[in-house]
Amino acid sequence: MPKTVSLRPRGAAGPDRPMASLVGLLSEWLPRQRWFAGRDRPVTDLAVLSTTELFPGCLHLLVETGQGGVPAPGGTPPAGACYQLLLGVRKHLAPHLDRAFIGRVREGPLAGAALYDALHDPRSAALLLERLRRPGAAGPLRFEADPAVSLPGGLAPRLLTAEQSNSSLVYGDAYILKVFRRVEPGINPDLEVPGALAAQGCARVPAPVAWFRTTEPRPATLGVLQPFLPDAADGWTLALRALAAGDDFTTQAYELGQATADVHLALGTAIPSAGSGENGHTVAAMTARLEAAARCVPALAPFVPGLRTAFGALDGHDAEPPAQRIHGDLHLGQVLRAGRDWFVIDFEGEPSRPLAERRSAQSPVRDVAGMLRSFDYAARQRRPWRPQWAHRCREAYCAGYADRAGWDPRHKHALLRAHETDRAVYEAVYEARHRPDWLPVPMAAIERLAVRGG
Ligand SMILES: Nc1ncnc2c1ncn2[C@@H]1O[C@H](COP(=O)(O)OP(=O)(O)O)[C@@H](O)[C@H]1O
Ligand SMILES: O=P(O)(O)O[C@H]1O[C@H](CO)[C@@H](O[C@H]2O[C@H](CO)[C@@H](O)[C@H](O)[C@H]2O)[C@H](O)[C@H]1O
Repeated sequence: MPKTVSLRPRGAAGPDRPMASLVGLLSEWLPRQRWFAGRDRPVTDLAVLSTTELFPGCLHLLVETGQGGVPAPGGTPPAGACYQLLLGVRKHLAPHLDRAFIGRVREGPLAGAALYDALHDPRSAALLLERLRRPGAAGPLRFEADPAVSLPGGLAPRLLTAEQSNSSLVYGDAYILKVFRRVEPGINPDLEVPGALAAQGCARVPAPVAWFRTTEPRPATLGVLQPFLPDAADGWTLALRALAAGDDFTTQAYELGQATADVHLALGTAIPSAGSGENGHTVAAMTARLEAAARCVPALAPFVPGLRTAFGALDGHDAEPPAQRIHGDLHLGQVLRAGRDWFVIDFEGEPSRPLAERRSAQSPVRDVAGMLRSFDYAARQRRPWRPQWAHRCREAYCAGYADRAGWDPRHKHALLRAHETDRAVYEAVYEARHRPDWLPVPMAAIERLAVRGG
């Protein structure tokens, strides 16, 4: 029976040594995980917020990490970030779980046991799906499902090995479960937005069929199960394949523009945001983001005056389309093509921004700019870089967008340039922090936008 468990021996008084042992292991392990946002600094504090025995041998933990010290360039993990962990506990670890090993617990009721990341364990992954198939509670956890969907049992799980901000399990090539790693209070937009779009009849997103959440310490979404598109390829893979083969990508780009506009139009009615327009797209907000980024990424500093001009040019120029809910982190890796259809996934927004900001109404131009930047990224993956390829994709994408949205992003030159600049600044911070080798990609765009104006 699932229950909330204590890792402290019964009747123990004084310092919580078993917990200290667990905390020590996790503090060392967390910064080595791809999905951990603060990998540039050691974990200096770790508090266990909740512990639930999900099934025998599998603990569900919410932990809060603190990181003292000075961040590396671009490293700005928020203080007190909360992470979700599923920990397997076994006396002996089978060789296939070696890469999931966290450490051996030294004291307390679990003394001597091997601790490991249970998402790597097919048995735990299968039991997690079983929990979702039978909605109910486990301590503070709530498992819920769309009553209209009947989930089959016995689907073989596999953990995706792609570079991800979260962890995803694919079940029998039929469903994919995203287990959120960093947890913030409130509904996660990756449940909220696809759910609202599906309810609206928008077929561009895989609709959530089951999910789980916690009620403590504060209500938050923990994971979402959606149909898996088995024959789909992501836009980034397809674009690189086209570039390598010397193939044109304009048909795909045009249809991607149409898909983006379809999602924007559906979102505008699915989640009305009248009166909640945020000002993240104002000159002041973009300039503040630029200045904060330049403090983290010294390479940006020489371009700050030129980029400020790009933002300043916004004032009194193009009329901004109404703010609404958007994707927030749209790029070629967030779109899947199955047959001739584009699907949009991962509505969490830019991972480093606070949830409230990611859920606020923003300019749809931001998404358009994100995808245009992505064509530039793809074109720079090969030498010599292919600016004409990116330019043709850009034209086709905007034409496709205009076909559905009724307005053409190319006609809003100053606006588009400001949003592309804002996005490239975000990318510079992202690359400095996660993939320093890639920093020259956004920096090339920043130089072009700052010096030559677009
Ligand atoms: N519904 C789906 N069908 C097929 N593949 C998917 C689906 N959802 C996600 N994926 C695959 O999983 C990868 C990671 O998903 P994503 O939502 O972007 O996770 P993260 O937020 O952790 O980066 C995607 O790049 C894609 O390859
Ligand atoms: O997919 P995520 O939500 O994890 O998004 C983050 O990582 C992306 C990289 O994986 C990053 O995207 C940047 O690199 C892409 C190529 O790898 C490129 O297509 C994008 O245009 C570029 O922004 C994204 O910014 C970040 O939020």
